[in-house]
Amino acid sequence: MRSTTKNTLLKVVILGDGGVGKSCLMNRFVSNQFDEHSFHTIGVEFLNKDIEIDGETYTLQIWDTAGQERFKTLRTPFYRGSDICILTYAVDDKTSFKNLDMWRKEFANYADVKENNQVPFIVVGNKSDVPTEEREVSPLEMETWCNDNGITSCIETSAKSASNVQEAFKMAVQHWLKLESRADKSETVINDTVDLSKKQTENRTSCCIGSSDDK
Ligand SMILES: Nc1nc2c(ncn2[C@@H]2O[C@H](COP(=O)(O)OP(=O)(O)OP(=O)(O)O)[C@@H](O)[C@H]2O)c(=O)[nH]1
Repeated sequence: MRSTTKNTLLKVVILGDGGVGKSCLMNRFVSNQFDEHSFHTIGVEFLNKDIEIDGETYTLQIWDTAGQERFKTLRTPFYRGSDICILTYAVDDKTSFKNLDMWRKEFANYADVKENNQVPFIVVGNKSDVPTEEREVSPLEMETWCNDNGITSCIETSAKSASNVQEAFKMAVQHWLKLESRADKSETVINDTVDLSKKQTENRTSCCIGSSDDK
C-alpha cells in the first residue's frame, strides 16, 4: 500500500462518451472554470490538483480522455497504472448511460485489471443542471446500474453550476481508500498464512531430525 502519511499521488482517469462533459468536470475541479463551448479532446490531457481528506493531502493526476470512438487507440495506452476510474455519462443522454458498460470493459481490458472488483470505479452522471424535461436518466436508474455492476459509489454532478464536482473527486479518493484498506487486510491474511507455513516447515524439519535421531 502507498503511504498516506505524505503526499499521495493518485492517477485518475475520466472515461465516457464524447460530449458528456469530462473536460468540463476536470476544468471545474482544477480551475473552477466552465467553458460553454468546450472542444472535443483529441487523445488525452492531464492536470494535477491537490485535495485534502481527513488531514491527508492527495495529489490527483487527472487524465481527461477523448470519448469519441475514432480516438480509441490514442486514449487506451494511458489506462495502465490508474488508481481510480471515473465512468461518466450525461443525464440528458441515455446512450451515454448505456455505454457505461462498454467503458467499464474497455478500461478493465487496457488497464490490465485482473479482477473487476479491485478496480476503483465510480460513476458520475454529469449535466444535472438540465431542465427536468430534458433528462433521460434518473438517479434511481444510475443507482440500479451501479448495484447490478458492483459499483458502490455514484453521484450526479454539474460542471456548469459546479454542483457536486468537488464531492465527486473526494468520493473517488474515499472509494480508493476503502479498496486500499481492504487490500491491506487481505495482505495481512496472506502474510499470516506465509508465516504459519514457515513454522510448519520448521516443525517438519525438526520432526525429521528428531526421527533420524531416534534411529
Ligand atoms: N448543461 C451542461 N452542459 C455541460 C456540462 N458539462 C459540460 N457541458 C457542455 O457539454 C459540452 C461537452 O463538454 P466537454 O467537457 O467538452 O465533453 P467531453 O466529455 O470532454 O467530450 P470529448 O472531449 O469529446 O470526449 C460542452 O458544450 C460543455 O459546455 C454540465 O454540467 N451542464
